[in-house]
Amino acid sequence: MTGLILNGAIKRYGEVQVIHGIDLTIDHGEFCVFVGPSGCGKSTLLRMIAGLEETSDGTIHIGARDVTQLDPAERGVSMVFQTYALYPHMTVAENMGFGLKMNGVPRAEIKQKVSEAARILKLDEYLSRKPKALSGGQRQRVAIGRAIVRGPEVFLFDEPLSNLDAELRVEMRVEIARLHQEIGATMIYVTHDQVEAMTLADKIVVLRAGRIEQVGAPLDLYRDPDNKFVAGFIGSPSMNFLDGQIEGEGKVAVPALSRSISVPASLCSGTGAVTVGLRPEHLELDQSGSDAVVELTEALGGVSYAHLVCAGGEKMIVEERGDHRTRVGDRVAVRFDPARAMLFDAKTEARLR
Ligand SMILES: Nc1ncnc2c1ncn2[C@@H]1O[C@H](COP(=O)(O)OP(=O)(O)OP(=O)(O)O)[C@@H](O)[C@H]1O
Repeated sequence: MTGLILNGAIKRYGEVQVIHGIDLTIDHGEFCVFVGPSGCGKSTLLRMIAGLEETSDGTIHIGARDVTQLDPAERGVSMVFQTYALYPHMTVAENMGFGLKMNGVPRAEIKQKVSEAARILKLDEYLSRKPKALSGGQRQRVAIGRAIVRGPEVFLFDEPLSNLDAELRVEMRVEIARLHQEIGATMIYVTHDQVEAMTLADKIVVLRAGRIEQVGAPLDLYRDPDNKFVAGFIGSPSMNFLDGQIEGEGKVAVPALSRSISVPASLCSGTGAVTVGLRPEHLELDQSGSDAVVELTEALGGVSYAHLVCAGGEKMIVEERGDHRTRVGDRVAVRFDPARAMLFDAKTEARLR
């Protein structure tokens, strides 16, 4: 069994601490995705697991082994980078087998491993080509093949698709999902891309400023975020947030929409400030109202996004069907089922449950 356990993992660069004691368990065979805003420490954490960055404190176990002090080559991991870093003068087969050759693996065994990886990645017919004669997606496949031939217990991916164009990204995302199904190894994947995170992950780890905000299955994080940060980070376009005032048990005034909403009595009582979270896909527009003015529309075909400005200047995004009739300048009412609203403590940002 080759899951991972991080225990109090800390990273310091001199005086500056960037990873603040991460406790995390990743199960054997799990596809785990690290997400979070730029600079939150996703790559650093991945590189600590790879052994490319020293862990300043805490431990990292891969399977039963404490690998915290081990060199990258001794950890049983293979990393795939954003830049494929292929050798231009070598063929696909030579690129894929190079690491094994350096380790003195017999030629016949290299050949067998390379052809098995080429089969999995559908690279069979390209084995004698040089990288310059390959598309971006094919090059990234070679880079993944180079990781596969080493037979690692854990695959680490650092934004592997971010250099590819939109169409290839989709293709490669499906390939990576298929690869995970076929070889069943533990995979840890860093990305900025919501769709990659939501579709590939068994488990998403949301990071913020070197700390874990929440860990969970993609849809659990979407449906049941612990706090405003996770609610705003998971889901695209982001959740709308409006100021609210508790007006006694189960009642919240939402000044931006000039109305009060009823929520389960257990969520709030007394008085106090809250943040009301509304997902764009849970809102509807009604042309006969004056909650807000449409300042921009984005038509994507199947769906459209209407960007609104409320009377007090608050901004909102509403998802509509592609065949909507909303136009810039329309005065609209925003309708929603209050049961869909999420409430967050205005100060601590914790979800009120
Ligand atoms: N060698 C270093 N010395 C000092 N600080 C560093 C060093 N490397 C990274 N950092 C800092 O550590 C933090 C985490 O960086 P990291 O690259 O892991 O973030 P990230 O979440 O992967 O960001 P991005 O999504 O932009 O790639 C950042 O604040 C960064 O400035």
